[in-house]
Amino acid sequence: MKGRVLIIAGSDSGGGAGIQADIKAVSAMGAYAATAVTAVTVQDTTCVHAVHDVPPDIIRRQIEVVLDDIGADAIKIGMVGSVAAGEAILAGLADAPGVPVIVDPVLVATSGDSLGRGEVADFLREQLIPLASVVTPNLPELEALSGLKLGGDETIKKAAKALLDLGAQAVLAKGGHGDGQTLTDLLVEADGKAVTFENQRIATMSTHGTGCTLSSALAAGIAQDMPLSKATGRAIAYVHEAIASAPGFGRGHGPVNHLVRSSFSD
Ligand SMILES: Nc1ncnc2c1ncn2[C@@H]1O[C@H](COP(=O)(O)OP(=O)(O)OP(=O)(O)O)[C@@H](O)[C@H]1O
Ligand SMILES: Cc1ncc(CO)c(N)n1
Repeated sequence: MKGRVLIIAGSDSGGGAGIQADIKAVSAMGAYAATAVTAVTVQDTTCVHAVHDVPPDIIRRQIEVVLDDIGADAIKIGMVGSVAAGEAILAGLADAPGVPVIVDPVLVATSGDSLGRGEVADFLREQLIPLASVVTPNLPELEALSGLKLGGDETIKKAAKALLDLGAQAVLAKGGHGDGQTLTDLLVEADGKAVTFENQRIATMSTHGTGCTLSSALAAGIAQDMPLSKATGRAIAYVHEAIASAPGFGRGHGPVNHLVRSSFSD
């Protein structure tokens, strides 16, 4: 096992997204997963039924004790949930100077339900994205965070650049919500480097938690000292295979197969 990832995110009772997806993805990459739970969602493949926020001091203390005892080679942030939770996370990050932070700016679940109110988007933009080594928005999140209307490759690049201008070192704009048969994920770095990753769209309902899975697999690669584009390529290939072999559970957007193949962890 190589690489320690501290995951700061919400729990998904359905097991396909959130902390549960994060732990499975990090483990599938051969890294170690520790967690700080920000919220407990009552969720299945159809919708988010309820959200229970974890008290901010408990979020802060989970981060503190994990960093103090186990340590972390990368920190992945998923569902923040509230500004108070965001402030607890920010305080916790002060204990981990120099540790790469991967921010998945979770605002809406695959089912369309909100996982962060408007002020959470402002908090992400103003406080967490500036600290990020990589931000991994989907297209609606990129639009909300950049304030730019997206309408094609050039506007996606421009919006990604707007997040770099906030201070993020890299942006991975995920293309799952795009049109067409080919899905394009775009990685842009602050030094101007840009790489695109293209995949055929799989005709499936099993895309619950694909974003969480991708950002956690990416965080694992970064924790394992992989170069950013290599870690991104492995994470995207992993998610693609995990979607392709999804078990088809649930009545809505079903989970992917996180344990699709053991060689990802080699
Ligand atoms: N139907 C699909 N076929 C193949 N790849 C897909 C499909 N849907 C999403 N992906 C891939 O999954 C990854 C996650 O992208 P997506 O834009 O769906 O994230 P997301 O909206 O944050 O996910 P979620 O909110 O469901 O967790 C990307 O690499 C994307 O290209
Ligand atoms: C707890 C949680 N975090 C993130 C997502 C985004 O997929 C979700 N559905 N649930």
